[in-house]
Amino acid sequence: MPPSLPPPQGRVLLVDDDRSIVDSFRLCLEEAGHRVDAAGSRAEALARAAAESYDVCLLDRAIGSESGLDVLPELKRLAPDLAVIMVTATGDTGAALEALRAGADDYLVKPCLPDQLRIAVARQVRTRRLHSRVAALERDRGTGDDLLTSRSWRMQPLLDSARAVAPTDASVLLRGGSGTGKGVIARAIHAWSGRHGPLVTVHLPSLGPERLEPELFGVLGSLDGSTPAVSGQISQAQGGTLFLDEIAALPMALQPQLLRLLQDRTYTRMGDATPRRSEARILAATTTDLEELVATGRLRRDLYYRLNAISLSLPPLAERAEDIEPLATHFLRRYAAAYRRPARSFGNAALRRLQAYAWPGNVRELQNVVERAVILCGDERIAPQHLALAPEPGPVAQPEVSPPMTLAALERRHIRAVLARAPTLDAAARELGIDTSTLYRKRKAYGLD
Ligand SMILES: Nc1ncnc2c1ncn2[C@@H]1O[C@H](COP(=O)(O)OP(=O)(O)OP(=O)(O)O)[C@@H](O)[C@H]1O
Repeated sequence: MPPSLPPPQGRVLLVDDDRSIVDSFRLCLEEAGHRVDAAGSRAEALARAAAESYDVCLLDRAIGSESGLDVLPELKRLAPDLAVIMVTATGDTGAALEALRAGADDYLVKPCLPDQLRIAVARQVRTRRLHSRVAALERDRGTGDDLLTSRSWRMQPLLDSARAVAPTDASVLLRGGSGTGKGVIARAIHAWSGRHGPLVTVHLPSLGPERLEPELFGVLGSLDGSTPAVSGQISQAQGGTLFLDEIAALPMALQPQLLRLLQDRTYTRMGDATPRRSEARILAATTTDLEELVATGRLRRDLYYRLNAISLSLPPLAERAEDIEPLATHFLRRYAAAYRRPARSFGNAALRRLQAYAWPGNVRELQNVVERAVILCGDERIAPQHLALAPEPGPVAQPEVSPPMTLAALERRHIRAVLARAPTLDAAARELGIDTSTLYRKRKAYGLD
């Protein structure tokens, strides 16, 4: 391995009842920078795997009178993402193959050279890190070029606070209307935190109350395989950030569990009694007035205080008008490059229209308006006619819609039609040019679910 690429450091569990093997493996792996725990029995191994999150387990073929092959499925049930390397004795290739068939990720034959051990462990740690990275990149696809500077006196202190809090473990509540950029700030805090794990975003309303507990906290699989193990998003966010979007949708029944996670950093999976430790940083976002939820008994006061300890409130776009032009220019460059369109700037009249508009949909609406303008504009300069904004006050032409109906009724009708033909909620959101979470909310508000 080239010296410029140090092997990734991981958390390793050694399962062996032979003290001398444990000591020599531990020494070798700790020298390579890994954090190592050891278990001398099946029960101890399972207890550790249930309570801590390891990257790799080196599992001996025989632990006292127990077979490593029997312990393997139990370990995988407790920790579905754990990489298991079966350690066998010379000449026991049958067991090694059996272990691979049973779900082991690799095997190692004793006695082995220190380098063999280090390489085998580093390979598994690296694979786990790559999986996390790929998952994080997939989640963040296309959003890596956010504009994280501001000319607005409302936004600058907010960005400064986000930078200051990012490297700590403190949980942060992001408040603000839809489309103001709470998700963008969550991504920024994660990126500035330097955490090696992924950013895992959970949009609570789209999971629904029944799916929330298993998806969030995970499930302990049953031994007969009838209930599959689910690692859960909290565990997926290990070493990274868990972003709970629309926290107001957390049912009362799950609120004590979230409080425990925030206070003690522990949680339990469904069907499991053993508390597990989480090293994920928690971010939450809300468009709802949480004080109102507390007052009406839908949010526990203690959880509210805990969530609100550090909160950042994103202003509506109309209240940070200095940012309209830089954001619009940012989106113009992005979409002109993506669609290979000629637009390079906004004409003065178009800029005036952007500045004067109220932006009820905030930055998301600005982004959509600029994307459309870039596509429609066949020229270098975007003009007012390329901007699909609500008309300015003045004499209004009779709408073509008949019978007369409100804008909301028209929107409801259009959303219903798109939902009826689109195969999935995501596809419908794409067609409507809005986020799935926004569509979810609108669908609910219009009683279309
Ligand atoms: N500073 C920014 N730079 C680039 N894009 C931005 C910025 N702020 C917001 N956006 C874009 O605007 C859209 C809305 O932002 P985001 O999803 O973060 O808002 P939100 O407040 O989380 O909305 P919601 O509450 O509806 O989920 C996204 O497509 C995002 O990429």
